[in-house]
Amino acid sequence: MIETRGLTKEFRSGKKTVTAVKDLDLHITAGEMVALLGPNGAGKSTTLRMLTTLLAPTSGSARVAGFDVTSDQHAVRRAIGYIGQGNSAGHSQRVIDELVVSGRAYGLSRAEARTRADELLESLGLTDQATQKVMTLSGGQRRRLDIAMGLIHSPGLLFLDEPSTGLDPQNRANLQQHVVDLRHKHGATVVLTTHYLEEADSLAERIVVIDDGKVVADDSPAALKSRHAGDRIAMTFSGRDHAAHAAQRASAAHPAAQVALDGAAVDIQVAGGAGLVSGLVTDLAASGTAPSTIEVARPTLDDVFLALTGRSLREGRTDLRTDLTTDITEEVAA
Ligand SMILES: Nc1ncnc2c1ncn2[C@@H]1O[C@H](COP(=O)(O)OP(=O)(O)OP(=O)(O)O)[C@@H](O)[C@H]1O
Repeated sequence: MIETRGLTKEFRSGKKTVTAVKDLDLHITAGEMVALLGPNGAGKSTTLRMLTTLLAPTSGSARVAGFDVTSDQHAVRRAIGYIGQGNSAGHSQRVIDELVVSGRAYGLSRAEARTRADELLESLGLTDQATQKVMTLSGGQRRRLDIAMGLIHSPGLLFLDEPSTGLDPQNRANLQQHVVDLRHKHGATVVLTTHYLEEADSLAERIVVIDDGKVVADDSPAALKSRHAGDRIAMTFSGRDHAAHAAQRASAAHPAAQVALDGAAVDIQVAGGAGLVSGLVTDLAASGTAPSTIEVARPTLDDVFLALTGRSLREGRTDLRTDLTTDITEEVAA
């Protein structure tokens, strides 16, 4: 469905050259749900813009839905749906008209466009807004209209660029559910870019981690986590001395673990951490340094990114919630 070879994009301004995407080799088959994940400036949007023919590659090639993105742009555009930021720009149009006009632009007859628009409005929960003007829609409704517009011609391949940005958590969850449902109903291949680790984790079956224009990992969320990051055991103690003692004992007992000491807190990252907790607590209690609190969390995609690059995906971002999935939280008497 998507095949890129050595896909590269450089931006030049004066003497300076920024390589936004470097030698990207990507193979995505029909029906896959793939998330491109990476920090700001990693090259996600540039990749998507090349695949949707909005930007010409500097070198390399890409075929999308069987067509070359450089020599057959028109065919690519007809074959794909693209949901960028704020597609639904005809603010004074009614919702239904916006959709029908968009369908007509893709070559549907008026009747076909109307039928398809009604279907999409229903499946996206927008039937009640059909005759409202676009400008009166809420942010979440407008985003769903963006999705409907991207799907009006039933594309076999859908690109979503940061679909959740700007949505509140409830609308984000609704939108994600719609994307999953639509994909199952229409059997579309979906490629999305996101900053949201939880979105990539819950929606995508395959994550392509991009950093500095290059692919640094490509696998299912579960495989990435089990290969690149262990469980995390976070403990707090009544004082720094106890914490330092506990860090020392944990390192000695589990040489493969990564143990970090921060004041009265100790953070241990180790494969199979959940199974090690009771032994660890027994050992610490016996030596008079029982922890005050313990949390055990499964690894996150951020842990994967950290293990791969030494940096956090969250660096420089303030709008991301922690997405640690706490499996066990125990209060232990000090
Ligand atoms: N039109 C442009 N002119 C010059 N440099 C650009 C242009 N577009 C992108 N870049 C640069 O290319 C690099 C990749 O940008 P890109 O927007 O693809 O990253 P991204 O991963 O989508 O980031 P974000 O998550 O912030 O959207 C960045 O260094 C960016 O500054």
